[in-house]
Amino acid sequence: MTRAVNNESVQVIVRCRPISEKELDAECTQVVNVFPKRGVIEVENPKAKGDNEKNKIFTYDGVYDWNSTQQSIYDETVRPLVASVLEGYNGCVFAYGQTGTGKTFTMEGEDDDENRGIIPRAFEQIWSHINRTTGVEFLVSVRYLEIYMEEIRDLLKAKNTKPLELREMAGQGVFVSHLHSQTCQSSADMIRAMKIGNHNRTTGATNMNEHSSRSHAIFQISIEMAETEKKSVKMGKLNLVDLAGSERQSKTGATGERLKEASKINKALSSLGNVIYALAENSAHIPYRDSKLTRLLQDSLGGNSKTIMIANIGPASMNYDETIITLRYAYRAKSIKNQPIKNEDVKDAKLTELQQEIERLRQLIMQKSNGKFNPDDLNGEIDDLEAESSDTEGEDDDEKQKEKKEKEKQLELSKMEIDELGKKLRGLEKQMVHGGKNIIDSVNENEIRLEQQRAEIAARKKREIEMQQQLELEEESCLELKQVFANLQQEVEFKREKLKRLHTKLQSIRQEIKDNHVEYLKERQELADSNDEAAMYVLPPYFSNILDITNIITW
Ligand SMILES: Nc1ncnc2c1ncn2[C@@H]1O[C@H](COP(=O)(O)OP(=O)(O)OP(=O)(O)O)[C@@H](O)[C@H]1O
Repeated sequence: MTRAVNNESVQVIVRCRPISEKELDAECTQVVNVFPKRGVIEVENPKAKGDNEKNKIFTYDGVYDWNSTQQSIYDETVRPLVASVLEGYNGCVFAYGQTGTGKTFTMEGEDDDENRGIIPRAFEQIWSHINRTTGVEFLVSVRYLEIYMEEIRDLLKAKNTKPLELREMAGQGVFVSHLHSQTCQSSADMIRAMKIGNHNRTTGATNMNEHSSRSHAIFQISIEMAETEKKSVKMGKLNLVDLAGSERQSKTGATGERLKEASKINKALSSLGNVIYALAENSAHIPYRDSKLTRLLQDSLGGNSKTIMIANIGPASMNYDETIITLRYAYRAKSIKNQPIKNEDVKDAKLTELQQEIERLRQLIMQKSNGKFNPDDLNGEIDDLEAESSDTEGEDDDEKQKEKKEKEKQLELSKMEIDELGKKLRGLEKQMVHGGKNIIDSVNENEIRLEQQRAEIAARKKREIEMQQQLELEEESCLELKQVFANLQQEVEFKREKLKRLHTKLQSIRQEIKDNHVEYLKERQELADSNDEAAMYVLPPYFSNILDITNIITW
């Protein structure tokens, strides 16, 4: 593995879906405003009493409104990450948000070309790269799992009903043992695997979403790459995560099984929140071990990975509280720092094992074809015996016939053995993909140029947002420096205005803390209602911290 360590923040993107028919029928108003050029989301509080309760403003690496396309989100956020995975980095994209806000729409999307989501678009990018990269051998495999009611299930082998276990090994991190790994030779193979897994995933109808995902799903892609000239193998791993939606029992009206599911979903998401909080606060202890979800995402949050969090929200007034919770979560995740390292010179690469086994089989076939029992020699010997037998009679002839039969048997066995080895060899060779299947013609060249242009536009857009945010930050301090006061009265006036602005800011921070506290009480009540004793008595560090702050500040 290479050693150049880079600290890199988790990239946080917010996407707001269109208002739904149901929300319009319920006469909800639209309370979310999206400012893509500034990376800003503004949410109006429909129940606001005073000014400091009114609008909440959050800033992110990118924001997308209801008109945004699947293509723009992919090109501007995910495409550069997948390109890094193809260079040997680990990458992770995870969609987080309230139930029914578009996580599955964003990750999987729909079948038509325009609405395909991140996962199938990533397949396409990976295979178009492989098909135009000459001189490299690839071994590509996928795994697909879900965490349902805190149990891990294999979505590609649904008949294996036994829950799978998590293991941890030095150098390999946390992984799921006995999870089926399927090698792929094309984008179509990956689509097939995704569809099989989606079919096996646990879904159900809730008040909030007719096709609600009731589990956290992780689609894992591993790409091993070996340049023909070099002996070393690089490996990129991509985790594509569609989390189950957070939800309020009071809103979903869940009872029975649905309630039990909801309580497990909320508990795992609460552990995720605690991990994000601890990382953002640089805590000494990060509670990864509190849930299977956080253990599996350990590398993606605070570890060796380039990570994008997509926070999905809805625009309607009825979901104001949930929207704010998601935005706070997402805001906190921005300060998580990862240390992505290129996985080069991978020691236990499957590709190396495969190449060695292929070479061994080739040698074996060659030996068998040229050795004592080689089919050509045996054929010749049989022909000689045939000729000799026609010249002899009696016992001699019987002897020749016996010998001939023996040789025929050996010939058959030898052919069978070589056939068998050949079949095995072809099976192994098929698992590997030789890059550069597509000749670089004008169509391909255009495609490459188009991709480069998209990448440049995306990078420019990102830079513009960053610059705009920097500008807004600096504006306030510069204003004071630039100001020339004609007299003392003017200076006093200016400073009074500034004090007023700071006071409003302070009020809104106090309000934020108060809201967090109310939120905590609500959530605790819901956990208590769902009879989850463990969750009821263990106070998450995030909330206990809020209580501390609440006690310090006098209202
Ligand atoms: N950006 C969007 N544009 C158009 N329709 C959308 C968009 N986002 C979501 N939808 C629609 O909203 C509905 C709910 O979306 P989806 O099932 O993806 O939500 P979810 O967050 O995955 O929910 P859950 O957590 O319950 O699984 C779907 O009918 C989906 O097609």
